[in-house]
Amino acid sequence: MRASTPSSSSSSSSSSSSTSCSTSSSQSFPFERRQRRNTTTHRRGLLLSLRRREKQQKRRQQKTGVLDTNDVVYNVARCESGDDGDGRRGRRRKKTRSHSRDVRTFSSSSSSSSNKKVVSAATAFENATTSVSIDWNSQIRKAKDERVGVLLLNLGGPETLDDVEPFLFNLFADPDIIRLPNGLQFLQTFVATLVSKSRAPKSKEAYESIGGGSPLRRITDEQSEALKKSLISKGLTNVKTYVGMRYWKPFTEEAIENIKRDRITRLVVLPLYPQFSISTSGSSLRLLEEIFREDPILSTGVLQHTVIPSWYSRPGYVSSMAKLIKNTLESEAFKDAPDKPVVFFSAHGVPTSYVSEGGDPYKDEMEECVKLITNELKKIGCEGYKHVLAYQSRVGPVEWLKPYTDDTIRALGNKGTKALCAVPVSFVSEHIETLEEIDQEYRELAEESGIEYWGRVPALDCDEVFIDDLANAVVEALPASTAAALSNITTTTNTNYVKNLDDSEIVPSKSSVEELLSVYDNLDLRIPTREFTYEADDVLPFVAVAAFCLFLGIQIRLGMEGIFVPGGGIIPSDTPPILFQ
Ligand SMILES: C=CC1=C(C)c2cc3[nH]c(cc4nc(cc5[nH]c(cc1n2)c(C)c5CCC(=O)O)C(CCC(=O)O)=C4C)c(C)c3C=C
Ligand SMILES: [Fe+2]
Repeated sequence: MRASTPSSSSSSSSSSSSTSCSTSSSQSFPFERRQRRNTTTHRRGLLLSLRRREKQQKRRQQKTGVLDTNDVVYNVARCESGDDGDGRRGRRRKKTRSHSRDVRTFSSSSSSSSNKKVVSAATAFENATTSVSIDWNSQIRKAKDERVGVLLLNLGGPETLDDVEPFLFNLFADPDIIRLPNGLQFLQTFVATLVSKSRAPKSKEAYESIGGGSPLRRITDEQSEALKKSLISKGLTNVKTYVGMRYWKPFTEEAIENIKRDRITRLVVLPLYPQFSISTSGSSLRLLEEIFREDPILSTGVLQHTVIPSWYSRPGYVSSMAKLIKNTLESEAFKDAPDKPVVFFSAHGVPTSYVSEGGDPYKDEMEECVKLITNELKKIGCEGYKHVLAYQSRVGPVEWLKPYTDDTIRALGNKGTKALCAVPVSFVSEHIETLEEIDQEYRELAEESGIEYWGRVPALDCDEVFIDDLANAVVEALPASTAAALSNITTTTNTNYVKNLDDSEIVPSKSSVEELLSVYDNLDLRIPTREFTYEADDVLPFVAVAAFCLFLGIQIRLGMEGIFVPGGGIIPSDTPPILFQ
């Protein structure tokens, strides 16, 4: 069941009715089904390469059927981080772009079929048709003979102020973050350079105000260590955990090299975002798929792996969040407040088009997540609180999910709200958007809006119950069982998810993540011409300058007439091309 959208930025809805809880959702990610592709050397006709792809795929499937994973020699000499020295990731960036194009060739590009796919992608997480039981203890027994790895995926953050600009470059160079219209994708690097340069001063100031860098790496490392300890305590003694960041160090490529070095045979991939979004888990999984496809060893399918695409409804997450909220509501901060504080869930926003056109389940998952937490709050005795969900951190010239956090704070203040308890809900570590945006910017805005009592719920970080339940999710998702479970899938039952023994649901649609991303790829998303946020001027001038420079560059290369050159003037048409004297 889906939660309803908060109707306006000024509304603060009361807690909603209870909803069914789908426990951890994990999925076998079909990396093996694609051929490793060298994007720079293979420039064959589409049909030819597709046929080749199919043949190679068949050959590989036959081969993988007899491969003993323990005999595989891992190639650890090559480091494929794609780091250009200062942390910018040029090589991988190029591949990501061509991969996006490549995926698109597999799907229809007509808008009607694309729309149908949007619908199916939006419901993809609900449409798996299977019902299989998994024995939790046998998971541990089976995994005893394996080398188990858990790969924690996260966004990454600059550790020093010098890291800020290259970090932003990596972020904006990702087509899952800034999607240029079809035909203009070749400008991605250029746009990323310009946008990162223009945003860097503002971002640096923010990072400076929280101590000169992001705490994300430290906290993620601590979570990784805590998860390992918890898994070991559950009997999974042969386990290692790895951290792979999307836009900063340690990059995902490094994590994969370490996984190969350690000869891991069973891997659980766990994005550290509770709710799935194309822009976060989706982007990291897309990169991972690309690494697997291009790696000579991993592309053979030798490393069994499972992905847990989202886990916002895990009991440990929900109860830990509710417990932290309760602690804050009952803390000193609100001791003298005249009314009960409004519980203000502030989620990271995404552009509206991700959801309405790209089929991103993020908004649905977020609303459902808030329902689960508010229901849990009632269960632990926090009755009678109003709550609201709003979206923060918008960037660039497009419309983002509404209501916006800043508008909502103002509206609550105008309506006479005196106490507000901010709950960061899309991320499980302290980071710039909790420590700077919420603690500083929104707190100040709340004060200006007449809100006198303010509290902020801490991020989960290494909360014991939370980490312990993440460990349960990992055990449930261990690839050995998933392989068995998926082989039992039937298309006739009406049960939505693979069932765990306690009847909780654990495995969503076999190809839902892949399907979702390909639907998103298939969309011809355009820079909107209608509504712009106040930050429109951040990006548009750069797109215009980029287009102009490109046009100029092409003219210069082609020696066309009528070009501007340094020193001024227009080269007359009969002058041979001059390349910057
Ligand atoms: C421009 C588009 C962006 C989208 C879409 C987006 C989605 C998104 N991000 C997070 C979590 C994090 N974002 C972080 C930093 C960050 N994100 C963007 C832009 C988008 N995010 C920018 C420009 C930055 C840099 C910081 C800044 O200049 O504002 C981080 C890292 C924080 C840190 O401490 O370093 C996280 C974490 C989520 C959950 C999300 C969508 C659901
Ligand atoms: Fe972000």
